Amino acid sequence: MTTQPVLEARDVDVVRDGTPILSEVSLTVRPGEHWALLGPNGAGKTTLLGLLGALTHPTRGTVEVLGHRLGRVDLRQLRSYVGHVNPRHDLRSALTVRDVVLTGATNTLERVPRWTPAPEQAAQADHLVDLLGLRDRRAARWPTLSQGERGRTLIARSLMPSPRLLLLDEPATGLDVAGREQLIERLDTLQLTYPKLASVLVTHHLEELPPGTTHVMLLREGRRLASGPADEVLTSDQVSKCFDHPIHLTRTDGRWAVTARRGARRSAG
Ligand SMILES: Nc1ncnc2c1ncn2[C@@H]1O[C@H](COP(=O)(O)OP(=O)(O)OP(=O)(O)O)[C@@H](O)[C@H]1O
Repeated sequence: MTTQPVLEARDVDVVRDGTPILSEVSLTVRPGEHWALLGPNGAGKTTLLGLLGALTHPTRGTVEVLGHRLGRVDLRQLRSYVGHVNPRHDLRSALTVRDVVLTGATNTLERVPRWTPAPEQAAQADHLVDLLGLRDRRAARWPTLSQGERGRTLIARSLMPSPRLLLLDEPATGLDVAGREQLIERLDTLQLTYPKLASVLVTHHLEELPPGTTHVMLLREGRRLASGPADEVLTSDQVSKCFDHPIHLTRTDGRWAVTARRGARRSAG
């Protein structure tokens, strides 16, 4: 018996202003799988994530999110079941870390006036603050947070409604090495704490992939170059093709690292 997919995109095309942005992309994500969408700038990663998060419709093809076909359901309602972490979170007020996490329960940017969390929601917010390593910063205010603390706060926020799917758009952007490593450690803890949670993470950097990444899709110019189990897809040859640059890829202690194959392009040419 196979488990019901959390996400299923079939032969998806996205065309914007007459320009093809995604072409014939298919992807199936099952519970407990942790996917990475990798590809160079402009490959279509964020566009694909927008479809998976029920933010936009495909031009052609079908997308099913949590068993609901886009185009047949209320996107707004569907979105509330998906944890979508967008680093460009446009919060204006100086909420505390705990309050930002609580806005995940109402799915709003700001705290809803006169709304008080139920005791189990408050307990869940505290649990998530701890899980993301923010216990000492729970009363710190948004404008004073480091980029890394903001990112982890937003992940905690996205988990408030206990989603079955977590979407992460370049969560390590702008982080220093320590911030990136803390993030990766917490993502791994999350995967162990919620074994059925599925996730899709967008990045350009293989160094940012958590060791728990199970599957990878390589995208290039809006097309799927390869997809499947991480160790099968992430080969030096395929990654070189994806980024159009000769790359040597290694994996140590579960983490991936790339070095440019110096001179390879010259000798190939
Ligand atoms: N509304 C639009 N109209 C026209 N072109 C668009 C539109 N939205 C995105 N694009 C183009 O589609 C391509 C894919 O964009 P997308 O943001 O999905 O790529 P990406 O892989 O996430 O890139 P990056 O790594 O730079 O964030 C880009 O060339 C972008 O300029």
